[in-house]
Amino acid sequence: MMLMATTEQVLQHLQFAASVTTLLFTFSSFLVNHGYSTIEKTFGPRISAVIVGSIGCIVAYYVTQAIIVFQGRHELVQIQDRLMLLVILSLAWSSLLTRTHSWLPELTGLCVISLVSGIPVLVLDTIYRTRYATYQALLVAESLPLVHGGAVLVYCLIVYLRLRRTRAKLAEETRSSLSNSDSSIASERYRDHCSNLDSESDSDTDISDDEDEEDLDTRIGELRKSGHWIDYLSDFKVFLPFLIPRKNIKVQLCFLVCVLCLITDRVLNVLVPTQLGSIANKLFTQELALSDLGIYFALNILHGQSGLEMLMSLAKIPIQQFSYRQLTNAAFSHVMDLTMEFHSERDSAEVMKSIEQGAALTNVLETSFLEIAPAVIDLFVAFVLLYLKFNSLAAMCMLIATLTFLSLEVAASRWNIDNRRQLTKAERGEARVMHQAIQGWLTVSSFNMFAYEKCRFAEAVDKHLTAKRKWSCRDVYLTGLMEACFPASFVVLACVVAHEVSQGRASPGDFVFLIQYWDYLIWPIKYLTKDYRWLIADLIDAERLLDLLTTKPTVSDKCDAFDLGPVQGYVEFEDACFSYNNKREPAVRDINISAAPGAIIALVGTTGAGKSSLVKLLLRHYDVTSGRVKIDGHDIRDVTKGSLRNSIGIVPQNPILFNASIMDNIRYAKLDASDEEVHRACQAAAIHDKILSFAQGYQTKVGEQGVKLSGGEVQRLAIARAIVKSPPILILDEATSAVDTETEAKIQEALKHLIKDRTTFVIAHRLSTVVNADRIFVLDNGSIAESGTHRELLEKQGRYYNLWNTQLHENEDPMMINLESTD
Ligand SMILES: Nc1ncnc2c1ncn2[C@@H]1O[C@H](COP(=O)(O)OP(=O)(O)OP(=O)(O)O)[C@@H](O)[C@H]1O
Repeated sequence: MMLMATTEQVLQHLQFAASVTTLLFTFSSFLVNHGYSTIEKTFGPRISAVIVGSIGCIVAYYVTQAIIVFQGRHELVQIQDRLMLLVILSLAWSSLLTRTHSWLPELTGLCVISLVSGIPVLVLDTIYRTRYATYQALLVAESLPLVHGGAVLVYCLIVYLRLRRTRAKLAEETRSSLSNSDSSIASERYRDHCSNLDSESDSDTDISDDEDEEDLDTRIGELRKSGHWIDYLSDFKVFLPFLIPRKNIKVQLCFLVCVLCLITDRVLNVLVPTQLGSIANKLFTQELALSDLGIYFALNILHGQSGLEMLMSLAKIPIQQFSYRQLTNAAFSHVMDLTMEFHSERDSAEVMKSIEQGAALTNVLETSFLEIAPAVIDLFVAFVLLYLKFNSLAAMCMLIATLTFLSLEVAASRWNIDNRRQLTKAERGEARVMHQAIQGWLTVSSFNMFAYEKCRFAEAVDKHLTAKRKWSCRDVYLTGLMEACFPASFVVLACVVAHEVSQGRASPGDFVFLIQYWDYLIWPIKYLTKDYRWLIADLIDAERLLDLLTTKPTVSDKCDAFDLGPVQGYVEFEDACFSYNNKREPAVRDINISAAPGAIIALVGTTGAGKSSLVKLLLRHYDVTSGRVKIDGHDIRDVTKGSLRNSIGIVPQNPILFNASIMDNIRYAKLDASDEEVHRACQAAAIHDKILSFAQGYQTKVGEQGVKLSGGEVQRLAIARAIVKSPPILILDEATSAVDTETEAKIQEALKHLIKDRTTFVIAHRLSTVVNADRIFVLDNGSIAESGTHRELLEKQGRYYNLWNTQLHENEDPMMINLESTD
């Protein structure tokens, strides 16, 4: 008899463990496959009729077994766990029938679980149940799924082996075809995935229309389309160093405080309802439990907003600030380090908005460690507690309810993902329109396009609000759906416990305990479902920031790059070629220029000839596609970008000033320059007197991009900046194009001092400004058409001669003066 009781218990535990394992396994495979289906559609084996038939049979065996067990319930004591396992197994196997792809791992897993749980049950039943009337039928029903499951398992292993061979062969073929043609197979597959997904998409939002093409060429965009969520998530690990406080003791301490609060909170979650249960039990025996009430009150205070929660909220502040600081600083530095190629292609407002939206990730650490992890622990504790206090059915009800909520949430959230993506995209669009209009206010005003811009902005706001409405509505529906499910699960659980009380296996206090405990239990479930939704929203918001952070600068320092050190000023272009991107014609072709220290090199030619591009190569805004650029004999790709740019000063075509004082703008070139230095530079640039005539002198604010100054004044400030920097190599890109002839004469005088002993590259349309150059290079369509001194080029009577004559006739007087002076 004793032996029978022990066997019965072993069987019960075994069946309960198998039920839990089956549930968790089915849930995990649902989670994994939720994102994988489209990938496997192309590469995985299709489910065959034999497998469908086998699964159907196995389900039928389990159902039959359940019926036999139910009918023999009077002979077989404690059938609850057995029935529960049979129902769960038949549901898990049935769920396989809904699958057409990626069924192999799940099928194998279920076979293993069925065999591992079924064989001991069969053995124990064979030994100990021989006296039952239903014995024969039960044994047959128990052995059939095992035999069938074993056969299916062998079949699965064969399919695995075959699949591995096919994949290896496919990989080999792909490798060889990739070496012949440029990844056409891969792109075809990718198109396949996209079209598969497109056809499956159930979203009512149209994301393909104006979903930027740029999305497609980023990895995150690709993953987003394919639904390969494990790879998608793994890309976000670049953020981990910014979110985890490895070296910050203060934040680590705050984290520790939060963890301690969470542990205490978990204990209180059980203590408070237990205390209430014991008060109820005492009241049922008509005992006045005043001291118990006092303890209950104290525990409640500690548990609530004025106790642990307040402490935790305080400790969370430094954690959130740490993540924000790390993330935004890293994003800003990364964007600043990106090259001109990136900045000339991206809209600055969008980049700024992306960084702002990406800050949502600062919640991830808090959400995953301080909310999701404790919620999982809570649920585990609740599961064990319900099992020990009531029975396996109550624990199982809770587990099923939790997994159902989570599955519902995962499936339903997918329904709203595209809307969230649309929302973040619309927010960026709104920021872009606003930024463009405000920044280009002068243009808007000159063309009187206020009505147009207002309309454009209103449209962007409407688009944003429409996207927000769609997302918010679905979010509200999802919350409503979840909230409706919670009372339903409570009713089931309450029925189970009420039944236990009615059977005398639990006290009425236990029922009160459940009511109070449910309040604590429901929060982790709610947190898990809500946090999942917010986590997804945060990740979507951060997608564009991830794109930014994973964009590699096209021009970067080599790992063994060295500082240029003091520069003499030798500059050489050796067979330098460059094109902006592969689709374009080369902007620079086979350029050979050699400049000795102190030499003046003039670059002239028609507009678009490639003069500025050549200068960008010298500054390493871009790298040459072939050939090289050298300074003092060093290839500039071997030195650090910082030291290279420190040795070069530039007066650009369109200088940009910051909205700060004149003094600060000039000092930008050398932060420690004294007032005297700045004044001297401004005198040399013929702007000092003008500045003094302003009411606030050097403290005058110049407005955004220097709008409060004339074009000539801005240019002279840019020259003053270059003088303050005093670099060994100087670039003057149309430095005097915006000044009148009188000022130009003054500036030319200033420039004479500036360029003394410096290697200078002068870009000029007005040839009169370069007649004294040591060598003039005439560029045409990216290559050097002719070169020489002014006199040599005139004698050649080529392109330069023609340009000179054209300009001479356009504006005879000043040209004549210059020509004469040089002659
Ligand atoms: N960021 C860019 N991306 C793509 N193409 C560019 C870019 N910048 C310039 N180009 C192209 O490269 C060519 C050379 O331009 P570049 O600015 O070097 O000419 P330039 O001789 O300095 O002209 P200008 O005298 O008018 O300033 C032009 O055809 C131009 O359209």
